[in-house]
Amino acid sequence: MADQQQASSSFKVYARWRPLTAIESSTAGFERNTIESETNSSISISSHVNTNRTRTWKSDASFTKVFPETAANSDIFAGVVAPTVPRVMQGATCNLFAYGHSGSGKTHTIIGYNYDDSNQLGLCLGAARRLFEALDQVRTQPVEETREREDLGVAVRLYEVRGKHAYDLLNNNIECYIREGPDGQTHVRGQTETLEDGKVRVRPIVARPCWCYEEVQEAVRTGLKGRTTGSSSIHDESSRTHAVIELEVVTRRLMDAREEVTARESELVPVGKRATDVYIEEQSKSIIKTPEGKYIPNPGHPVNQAIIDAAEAEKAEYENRLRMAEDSVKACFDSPQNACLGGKFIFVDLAGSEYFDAATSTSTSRPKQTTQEQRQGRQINTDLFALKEVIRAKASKQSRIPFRASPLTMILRSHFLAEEREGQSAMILTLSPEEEQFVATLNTLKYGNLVGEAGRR
Ligand SMILES: Nc1ncnc2c1ncn2[C@@H]1O[C@H](COP(=O)(O)OP(=O)(O)OP(=O)(O)O)[C@@H](O)[C@H]1O
Repeated sequence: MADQQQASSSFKVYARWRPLTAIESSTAGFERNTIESETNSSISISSHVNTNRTRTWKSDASFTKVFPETAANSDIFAGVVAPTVPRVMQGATCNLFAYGHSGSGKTHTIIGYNYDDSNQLGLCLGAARRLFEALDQVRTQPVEETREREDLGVAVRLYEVRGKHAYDLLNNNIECYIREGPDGQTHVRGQTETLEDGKVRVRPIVARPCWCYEEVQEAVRTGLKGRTTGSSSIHDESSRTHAVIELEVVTRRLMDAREEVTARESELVPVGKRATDVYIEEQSKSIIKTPEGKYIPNPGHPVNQAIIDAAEAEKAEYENRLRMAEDSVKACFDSPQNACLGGKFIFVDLAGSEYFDAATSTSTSRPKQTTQEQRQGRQINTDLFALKEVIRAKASKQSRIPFRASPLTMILRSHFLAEEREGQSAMILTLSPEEEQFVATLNTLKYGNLVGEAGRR
């Protein structure tokens, strides 16, 4: 029965209490209880600090599991991520969000601060390590005689979403534009570069191929050095952006084929532009304005259709080259031995939700925020609201999902849609038991409660 209920749940919500930090541990934190039912758990919290009466709140049975403050990252990995590895090894997409207020433990959970202690490894690195173990098993399977054994690895994309842009942490933090293309897909691309040979390249977010776990660790470690930090309402070093870490199962052949697509696109841009320019030039030369202000065909310069056709033919040839490169990418997925190809983990370390309730908090240690940081805080809240709405709309099977409501949800669109094919999405609420943060924790729980309820529809 429990399994049936959980299987029908499209979006799982977990909760994780963090321990009180050394500075906070002079108090016991507010009262908190987990009530386990047959299928899910609910949480109740109560506090009497800063109010004349005890304030109590109890959630619905919305949480798939509640992890106590004694749980290590390895426990969270075993309960949340490990069960989804087989899905990713079948080519599915699994999304995992960490949601909570600033300082509640999102970065600790998703990325981790200690890369050397395997119990404290963040979930994304734990997932990478487990993926390589699974890939090792695939490597030992026999292959058809006619096929070569392919190099299997994990491509890492690492970027942060700040305001209306993404910043590629594996490509010198370059600013990338988030746009919806004519194909209805979201494209995240860097600025246009003009290469020496006149080709024009617009790079997508860099996917760094890694052929062993240590290379993933190095990529994440290096990329995160460029992450933006600032002064949040809770602590100084908190992240002010959403960090997205994608791990995709790839082969060398797939990576080469994708590079080829980028190269063919670069060639096509100037050729396509030339064809358009030739057409416009011919059309404009072929029409003249009379003294009466009328436009008539220019008898001295009829449209030179041959020039237009030649430019169009050249464009068609380059379009064909691009199509062939795209077909090579598709062909990589054809091998039955590569069922794992394209399987993805998407980890999102959301920026602090900044639900700071000045009316009920007496915090005096709060660092002062600059105007820019306050503006960032508002944008973060907009993103988080949009994300909640997408999760609700998706879980309740609405026909229109409001992906366009924020840059964050635009970026996540393809991952949410891919997740519908045998994948899984989940959220971990990170919760602080500290009295001062009661209202912030309450708001996180209310949000998770809504999402958890919607996810069970
Ligand atoms: N479960 C935990 N066990 C031990 N320490 C933790 C845990 N969760 C968080 N911490 C510690 O609490 C502090 C704040 O955590 P963290 O930086 O992960 O918060 P955050 O939610 O990512 O904040 P922000 O959104 O502002 O970046 C860190 O020093 C972290 O090591």
